[in-house]
Amino acid sequence: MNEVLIRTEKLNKLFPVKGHKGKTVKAVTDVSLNIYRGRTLGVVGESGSGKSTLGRLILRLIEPTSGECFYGDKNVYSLSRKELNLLREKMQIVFQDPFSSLNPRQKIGSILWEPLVIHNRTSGLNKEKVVGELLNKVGLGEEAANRYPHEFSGGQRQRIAIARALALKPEFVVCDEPVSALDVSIQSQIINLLEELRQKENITYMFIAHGLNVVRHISDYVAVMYLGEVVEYAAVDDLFSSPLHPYTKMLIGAAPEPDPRVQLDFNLIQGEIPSPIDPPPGCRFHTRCRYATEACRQTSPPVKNISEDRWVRCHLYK
Ligand SMILES: Nc1ncnc2c1ncn2[C@@H]1O[C@H](COP(=O)(O)OP(=O)(O)OP(=O)(O)O)[C@@H](O)[C@H]1O
Repeated sequence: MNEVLIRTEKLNKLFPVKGHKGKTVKAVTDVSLNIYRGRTLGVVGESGSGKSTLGRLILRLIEPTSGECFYGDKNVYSLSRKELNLLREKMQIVFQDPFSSLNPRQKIGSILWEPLVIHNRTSGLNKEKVVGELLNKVGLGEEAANRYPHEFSGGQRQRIAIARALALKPEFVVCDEPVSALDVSIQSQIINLLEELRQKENITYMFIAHGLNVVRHISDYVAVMYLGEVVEYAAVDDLFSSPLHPYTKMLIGAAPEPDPRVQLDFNLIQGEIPSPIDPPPGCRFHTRCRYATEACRQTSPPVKNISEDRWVRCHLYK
């Protein structure tokens, strides 16, 4: 039985456009979804589709324009500062670039100990022991504690960033393209590590990536984003075996290792992603969809529930 850990309700985020009074970037539009405890939600979409903004909204690193986010029974946006600080211990983020996310002047030991200092959680703990355990968890030796970030490879630095995210024993971790900056040969090692940690520590992930092939092996559910909207949400196997939205089909077709069970339609790929400042009226995808009808050009498709935990925003799906 799936337990809902995080639930968003009609989340919206508009960013003002500098130098253009009244204009906004529609970064996230009406996103309502569930993230289940101990499971991984993969979030995919092209650059600028709003994936990172959605992750940052859930962590309340930025404030929403409207909408709600619940963590268990707590409304994330109505917490006091103190309650938010407590929640922040449970929610962490791992960024794409391990080169810039680690302070080059800090030894690894201090980098890993710092979150506990910031949250006042050091009492009764031995720094060396805690740091050593964190390093072991991510497959690095304890001797790493006395070295600096530049002494490590990209993959090792991402392991260090993951260890830092684990320092406060989080329940939920946003992995924001954690392997995109790494060599392909290293990517699967990091994905395997994250998967192993999820199983051992019962962590819940939101795993952000551009392409479906990256999230496929780690996700239980996938949300496909296009121009700020989640256009399809499904369990990972359902998404690959019977994608419903033309954009999902396009992404599966663009993946280097397409699923042989899926009827590919490469002709679906047409045009550039429009600007999120002036998204197309009606269905935001209609300008690139060769199946678009008059209804698609005029009205925004409502969410159609296919079954529990499966829905699509597309007029074509009856
Ligand atoms: N702080 C900000 N101020 C203004 N616009 C922003 C800000 N943050 C994001 N945006 C815009 O919001 C839109 C969504 O950005 P976001 O980074 O969430 O997309 P993404 O899908 O994560 O993209 P990428 O894969 O390139 O990281 C983009 O058009 C981006 O330029």
